[in-house]
Amino acid sequence: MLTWLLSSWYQPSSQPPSSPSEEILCDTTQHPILSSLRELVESGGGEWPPRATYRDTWPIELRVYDSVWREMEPLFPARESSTDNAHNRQLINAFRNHMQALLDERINMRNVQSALDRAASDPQSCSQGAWLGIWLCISMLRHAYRWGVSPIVSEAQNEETLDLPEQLNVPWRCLQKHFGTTSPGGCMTSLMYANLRADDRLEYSVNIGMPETHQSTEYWNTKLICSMEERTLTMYHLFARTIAFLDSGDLTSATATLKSANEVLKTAFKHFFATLVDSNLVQSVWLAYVQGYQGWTLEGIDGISGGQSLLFRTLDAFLGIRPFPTSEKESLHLPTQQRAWLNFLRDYDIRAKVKENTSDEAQEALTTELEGLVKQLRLWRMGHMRRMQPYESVRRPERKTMTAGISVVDAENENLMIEHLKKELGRRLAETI
Ligand code: HEM
Repeated sequence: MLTWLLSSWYQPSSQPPSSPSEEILCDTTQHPILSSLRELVESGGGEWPPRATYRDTWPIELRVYDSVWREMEPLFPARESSTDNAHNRQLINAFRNHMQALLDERINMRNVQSALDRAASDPQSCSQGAWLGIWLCISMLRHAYRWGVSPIVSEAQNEETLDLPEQLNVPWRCLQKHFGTTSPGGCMTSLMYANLRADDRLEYSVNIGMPETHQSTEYWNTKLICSMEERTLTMYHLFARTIAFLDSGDLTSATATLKSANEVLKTAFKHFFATLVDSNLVQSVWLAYVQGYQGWTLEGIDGISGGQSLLFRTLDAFLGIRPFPTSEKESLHLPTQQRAWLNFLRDYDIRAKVKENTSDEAQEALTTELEGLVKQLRLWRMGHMRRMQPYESVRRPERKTMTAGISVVDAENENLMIEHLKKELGRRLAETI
């Protein structure tokens, strides 16, 4: 399906694979699950987690969006927030007017349209990495326009609809088509995976000019999400190979492969809890200066949730943890190749297959490993529920209580918000069986 991508950048080499992504691309196992995994890696520009490329690699007519963002970037954050709605309305309008004026002045829509048409029809003119970088840039512009000021304020949360500038809508429609997503706002792939550079810095920030704690919390937030993918890509490969072994009747190799997957997951979860600590993600800073702008909350559509991270969707899909999201809901924020990978795992339904198709002894060994993964996922869900509480209970009077992923809650106080979130997360924990 994505052979055009492969031809533009990937040259098979005689050297041994140097990374988990390359190992997947070099794996010649003939099985549709391996093809699906290869397409996932290709959709990330040849790496998973994705490797976006920035301004200088984009079609020349689109680079002006980067210039507009660079000019708006330092104007978005405010060190102190106000609870005065009229004052906040002025701030939001001034920011939006400024961005609109820059877009009007700098962007030639005819040039943009023709660059986008060229990129869509001729992959040589725009690599997948460049598409990802452009997606990041337009997502940042759209989220900044949507909120007008960071930390976000209730004056903007009260808006239910919003007309965005045409200069941001035209590329957005092409990006939606290219990536297969339907949300008008950004998602984990566009705003987080695409924002971590190869040299381990963020390309764009919503904390320019803010104290070091704000900037490092923003960095660690994205870093943790990306490093969880980095650390579990090998596990995705092991899942795919387990399925291929099962289908070829090699149950011993399938069991050994699942055992290794359990080990990979254990190490990754240790990393999660060692990293999600106040010295990296500062509790007093995270909610207002990092999480806020990632929300969307217009026309009933949400922004980023940790629930969009591919790792947890992969675990739920592989282990058959139900209910599965509807395809309509999943298409909002997950690109085509991520959904295809997940749907393959769901349809395969490994736990049912092992139960129905294997003899007693093999079944026991395979089930032990599968249940080991479920147990780890349950423990992670318990730990995540505890860890999120100090972050979500910070008092921010300028805004209504909200998570970026499940919208404005408008609880009367922070304790009620935490109770609400515990119920939401507790439901998924109870389903993890
Ligand atoms: C400061 C750090 C974090 C906080 C405060 C936090 C908080 C939350 C909250 C409140 C929810 C439920 C509402 C929503 O979806 O927006 C949630 C969901 C979720 N978060 Fe986090 N989160 C954090 C970091 C992460 C990270 C780094 C990951 C993954 C690497 C993650 C993965 C998830 C998942 C998978 C869900 C969906 C619920 C589930 O599957 O159990 N979270 N998070």
